[in-house]
Amino acid sequence: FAPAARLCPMPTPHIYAHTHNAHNQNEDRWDTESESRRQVQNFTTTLPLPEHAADKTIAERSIAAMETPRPPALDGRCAVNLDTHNLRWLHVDPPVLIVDDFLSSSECAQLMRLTTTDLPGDAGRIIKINSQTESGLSIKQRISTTWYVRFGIKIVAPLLKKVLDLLPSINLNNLEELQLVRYLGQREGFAWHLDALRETSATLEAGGQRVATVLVYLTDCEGGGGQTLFRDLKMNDGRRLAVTPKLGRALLFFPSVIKSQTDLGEAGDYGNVYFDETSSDLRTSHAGQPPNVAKHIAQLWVHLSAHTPVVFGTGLNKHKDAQQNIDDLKK
Ligand SMILES: O=C(O)CCC(=O)C(=O)O
Ligand SMILES: [Fe+2]
Repeated sequence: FAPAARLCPMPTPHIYAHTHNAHNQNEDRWDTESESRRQVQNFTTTLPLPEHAADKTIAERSIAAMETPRPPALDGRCAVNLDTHNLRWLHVDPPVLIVDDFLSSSECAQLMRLTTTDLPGDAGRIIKINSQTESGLSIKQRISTTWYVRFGIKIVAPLLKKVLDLLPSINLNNLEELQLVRYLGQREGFAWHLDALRETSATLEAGGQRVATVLVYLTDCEGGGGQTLFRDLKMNDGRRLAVTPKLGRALLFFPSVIKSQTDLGEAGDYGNVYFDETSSDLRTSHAGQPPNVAKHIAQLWVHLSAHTPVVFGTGLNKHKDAQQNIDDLKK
């Protein structure tokens, strides 16, 4: 990618903010079982109806795009290695792909271990936060626990390597800090949202806009629930696109579109070139359905250009710390 030279105004999607230590206070309010049932009901009934439910052309265009070697729907996105083993299209325009067995069960188990107390020697500091953005009586945004993991931890190297193999046009520097997310029970989930950043957050330091989202389910989500739902996208059978958690399965989609524009202007004029104009792909609104028991995911956002990791403090979590571990895997 060229550097994000100009970041343009775009529709303002939701981003979530992490509210520290808010979780326990709210736990108290949810003590009774009926209260927690009500939370779940609210969560489901406040989901807006699909906006494009009647748009048959989406399905038709998806099928047409699927038949070409390089689906036009991938234009303006970061490149995807379409030869990746087990890669499957769930939706073409906008592209939603899954890769089963992206991570092995031992790789998933090792990542899960980072969310328990006995950390490996090279783990250093892992930041655990209660990522709760809740308002009023219903889950309006996200209720979960998030662990931020440093790039230099050996355990994350297989995941990083596989993401780089899947997305050949990016490099390590494009990645935002790795997050491990746990939703515990039916009171935790993530309501409809867009992953793209607000214009004010898509700064040069941040690496500009988020151009790809990679989620890996770390367990089978025993007990059911916990699907990743796409509000406005349909499966072939007409039902809403829902991705079921499966151990090792990766989900890939693109929360924004990149448009480079050249405006030649009038004769005698210099004209204008706009680089890397991004906008949220509003069709990718999605949600994390509450699991019946527990759901664990690893989550990586890919930026348009080099992202400066800030969660651990400036300079305390460097992309290049992962490089040696990744190179070791190739030996
Ligand atoms: O939990 C899920 O299935 C979705 C998570 C998600 O959308 C996110 O972290 O941005
Ligand atoms: Fe998301």
